[in-house]
Amino acid sequence: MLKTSSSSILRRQNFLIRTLIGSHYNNQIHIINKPVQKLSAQFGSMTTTTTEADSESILRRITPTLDPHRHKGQAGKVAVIGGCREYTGAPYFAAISALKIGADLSHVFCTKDAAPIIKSYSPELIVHPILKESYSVRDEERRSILSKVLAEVAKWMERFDCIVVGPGLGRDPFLLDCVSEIMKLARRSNVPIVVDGDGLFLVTNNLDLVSGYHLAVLTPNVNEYKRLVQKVIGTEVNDQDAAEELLYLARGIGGTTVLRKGKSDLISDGVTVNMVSIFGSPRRCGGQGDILSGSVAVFSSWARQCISVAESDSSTSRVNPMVLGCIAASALLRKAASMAFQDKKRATLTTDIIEYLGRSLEDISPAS
Ligand SMILES: NC(=O)C1=CN([C@@H]2O[C@H](COP(=O)(O)OP(=O)(O)OC[C@H]3O[C@@H](n4cnc5c(N)ncnc54)[C@H](OP(=O)(O)O)[C@@H]3O)[C@@H](O)[C@H]2O)[C@@H](O)CC1
Ligand SMILES: Nc1ncnc2c1ncn2[C@@H]1O[C@H](COP(=O)(O)OP(=O)(O)OP(=O)(O)O)[C@@H](O)[C@H]1O
Ligand SMILES: [Mg+2]
Repeated sequence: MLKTSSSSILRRQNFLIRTLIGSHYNNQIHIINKPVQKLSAQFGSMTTTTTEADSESILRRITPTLDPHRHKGQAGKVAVIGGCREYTGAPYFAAISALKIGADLSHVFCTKDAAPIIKSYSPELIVHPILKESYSVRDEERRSILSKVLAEVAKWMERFDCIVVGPGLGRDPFLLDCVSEIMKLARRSNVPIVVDGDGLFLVTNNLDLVSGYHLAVLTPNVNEYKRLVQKVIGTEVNDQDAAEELLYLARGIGGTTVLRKGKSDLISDGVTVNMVSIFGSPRRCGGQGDILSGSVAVFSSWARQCISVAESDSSTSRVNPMVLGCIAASALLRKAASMAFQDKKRATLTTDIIEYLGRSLEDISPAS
């Protein structure tokens, strides 16, 4: 809950957001006005509008001021569900990025093997070694282990502002069964879910996990997007009509927000399509998507906080905080990647980009 003492600041931020979103929506530019043959034949025709988001303004307005009256936790508590024998970097990148942007607490729920490694990367992260892969579970133990995993996560779930499912999760069937139950629990608890990496593999094969859930965001890369389009729309990806295709995809999943990563990031919740194409980095080192998923978790939580202060005001009801969170996260990552590249050139790595998250945010929304 937000403290009364900080609500005047939040009301002011909310006013600014309403002003911004008003102009943001009024300035939509029609870039697509002819429906794709195949999609329109299947789903009916529609005119798609897309906007280059005023991402820095959105970012500035949803980032909370550093108010001395706020207590630990109010700037965000997030959890990453991911980390297995193969991948320990991805959950670390997502969880540490959330902290570097400004969240107060960042948890990681991972397998027993991955936990000591992730802890050794950073003492800031709260690491729960509770997940298990099939190789370490006997058939007769499955049911009891699944209940134990769920009970452990349930102790924490309602405290989280957002969970990120998938960075470095792997694709072990038993582990994915446990994660499906964790996602159902999050949904029952109204906790937002950002789905990335192997979480998208899980969701693409079980769309009901997110379908119609307005607090979910999917962040597919090229491959993950291709699989989603094939599953939901039943076509191959058509880059000529990218905005319209994304709109159909988001509608096909019942209004879940989708952030399609690429040269430009495209974001849709089935109502609008926004684009973030500010210059980033030409380096395509692995892990940048993981930074993005942790960032979306923080910024969408902040956007929800701002909007909830004046939720009785009907003019805010059409503003989707998950979309705002995606726009802000995409802009910040791109700016940080650009700064890191200026410094490190070909040697730029994901850890370098993470080091620039703070300076990148400071340039847009100074701490004081
Ligand atoms: N340090 C860590 O721990 C990291 C761990 N990570 C974790 O790894 C897990 C799997 O995620 P992912 O991204 O590797 O899986 P996916 O998207 O299936 O790609 C697989 C293959 O597809 C190809 N390919 C890629 N891009 C392409 C393109 N544009 N166009 C065409 N092809 C393209 C390329 O294949 P190649 O070029 O080798 O043939 C690529 O190798 C997931 O849990 C994630 O979180 C990562 O976050 C990174 C940092
Ligand atoms: N061709 C590109 N040019 C500029 N930026 C890009 C390009 N492709 C991706 N990006 C940016 O890099 C970020 C990560 O996208 P990417 O497609 O690398 O995700 P990913 O494959 O999931 O990454 P990860 O290695 O973490 O799994 C996105 O925010 C996107 O804006
Ligand atoms: Mg990825």
